[in-house]
Parts: sequence; structure tokens; C-alpha cells
Amino acid sequence: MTVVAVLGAGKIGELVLSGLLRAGWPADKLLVTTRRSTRGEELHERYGIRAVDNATAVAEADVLAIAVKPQDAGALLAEIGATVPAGKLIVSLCAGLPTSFFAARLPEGTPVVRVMTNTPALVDEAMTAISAGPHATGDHLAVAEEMFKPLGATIRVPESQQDAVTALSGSGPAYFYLLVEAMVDAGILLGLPRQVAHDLIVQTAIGSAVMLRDSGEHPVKLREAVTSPAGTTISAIRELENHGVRAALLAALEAARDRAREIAAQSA
Ligand SMILES: NC(=O)C1=CN([C@@H]2O[C@H](COP(=O)(O)OP(=O)(O)OC[C@H]3O[C@@H](n4cnc5c(N)ncnc54)[C@H](O)[C@@H]3O)[C@@H](O)[C@H]2O)C=CC1
Ligand SMILES: O=C(O)[C@@H]1CCC=N1
Repeated sequence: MTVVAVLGAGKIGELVLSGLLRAGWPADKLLVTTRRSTRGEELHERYGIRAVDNATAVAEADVLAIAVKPQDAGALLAEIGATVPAGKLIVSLCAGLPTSFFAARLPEGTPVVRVMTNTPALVDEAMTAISAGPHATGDHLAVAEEMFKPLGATIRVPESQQDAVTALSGSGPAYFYLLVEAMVDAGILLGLPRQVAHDLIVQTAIGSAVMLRDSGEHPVKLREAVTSPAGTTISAIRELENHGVRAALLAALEAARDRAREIAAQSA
């Protein structure tokens, strides 16, 4: 069975490892590398996986999943790049970095797949977009899918779309959490106890999300069904439009996409 090493076990690296274990990936087919040895020991105790150094991971794993910050990827590749044997699959989880960044620092012919997942992987509800980079075949994409399908939904996209994907689904959970946080505050403004406001809006978010996924209806239809003539909802929507929420979202996602491009430019 494929041995996967996660290089850099912060939030996303741990989330991938824990998801693979939940899906039944044997612990002895997983390796992790960390910058601090105490972090490696912690992960070993928590999951029973071996924490090794980057050189051991390169030697023993079939797939190297790069989960360091994009700003740290250059240093990591300077350390391991020349030693990566032919045929190892590189799966990058790094926002912004194009697969050409990896190809330029790895032996010629090394297959690279670029992946953008998100934190709901923690509850097996991730959205993961997968793109083939240099030398990546259908079989390599299938390996990436085997890793990420148990963590939620997967989609294949051309790499040219990955910065937009990062802005939408990679960062997306943060936008929903911000909205929920703001709506809880609004509930408090209206006089509700914090816990009641929290419970009301979290269940409303879950119900709305399930309807978005399962009803087959366009979001406009779902919103119209809530919006009674001369009712309460349209009064709220007028305020949202007056305050430019729609325009703010367009600008926000454009800013996230631009930041992904900037990260790539700064790393080149
Ligand atoms: N946090 C998120 O929601 C998402 C993050 N990503 C991407 O995942 C990657 C990781 O992000 P986070 O987990 O949020 O960052 P993080 O900072 O929590 O984790 C990165 C880890 O890499 C370790 N590290 C750095 N250099 C290393 C080296 N040479 N050898 C071994 N370990 C090393 C650091 O000590 C740290 O624990 C980033 O590239 C980010 O763009 C992708 C999708 C979503
Ligand atoms: O904020 C970031 O850069 C990472 C990438 C997508 C989500 N978090």
C-alpha cells in the first residue's frame, strides 16, 4: 500500500493525517515530519504514526504531501529537492505556489499534483480541488483522490483555476465563520442570550447548507422562498444590499485570489 509522508504537520498536515487514519489508512503507512521534535512526539502519541526527519520521509514514502506554509516551501525543497528519487509523487497543499515552483526544485520528471483542501476535512466535509502539474498522469491524480475523497468531496480543476479555488473554498470556511460570528452579535443586539443566538444561527447555517446541497434548487429560489412580500426578510436584505455585502464579497474574493498570486510571485 502507498506510504504517504506529510511534510509539515501544522493545522492542515494534522487534519490530512487524522482524516486518512479515520478512513482506515494504516498508521504504519503514514509518516510525518515536523520542525519541532516535541510536535512530532505529540503526533506520535496521538495517532501512533512515526515522526521522522525529512530525509527519511523522502527515502521511505511513495507520496510526499507538502503541507508547510508557502513561504517555507523554498527552504524545504532546498533541503530535500535534489535527493527525491525518480517516481516519488509530490502533492502540494500550498496556497498560491504553482507546480512549476516545485518542478524547478526537483529532479526532472518528478510528478507534481497541486491540491487545495479546506478545514472541514476535520469532519470529513472538505472541498478539495486537485490539479495535475508537470509529469502528473491520471494515475497520480487518482492517488491524490484516494487520499482526499475520504475527507469530503473532490473535484479536478485545471491548475489555472487553483488561485480562484483557494479564494473560494480554501479560505471559504473563514467567511462563513465570520458571518456566523456577526449574526450571533446581531442576536445579542436584539436582546437574545449569547448561547441562544449561537444555537439559533448555527442550526440555521446547517439547515441552509443541507438545503443548498440536497434540494437541487438555485440559491436565489431558496432565498425567495424565505422572503415574504412586505415581510421581515426583505427589510434585512435591503440593508445588506445598502451596505454593499454582495460587492464586498466580490472584492474580498478578488483580494484573496490576488494574495495567492502575490505569494507565488514572492516565492519565485
Ligand atoms: N489553514 C488552512 O485552512 C489551509 C491551508 N492550506 C495550506 O496548507 C499549508 C499549511 O497551512 P497551515 O497548516 O495552516 O500552516 P501551519 O503553520 O499550521 O503548518 C505548517 C507546519 O509546517 C512546519 N514546517 C515548516 N517548515 C518545515 C520543514 N522544513 N520541515 C518540516 N516541517 C516544517 C511548521 O513547523 C508548521 O507546523 C500552507 O501551505 C497553506 O497555504 C491549504 C488549505 C487550507
Ligand atoms: O489563508 C491561507 O493562506 C490558507 C490558504 C487557504 C486557507 N488558508
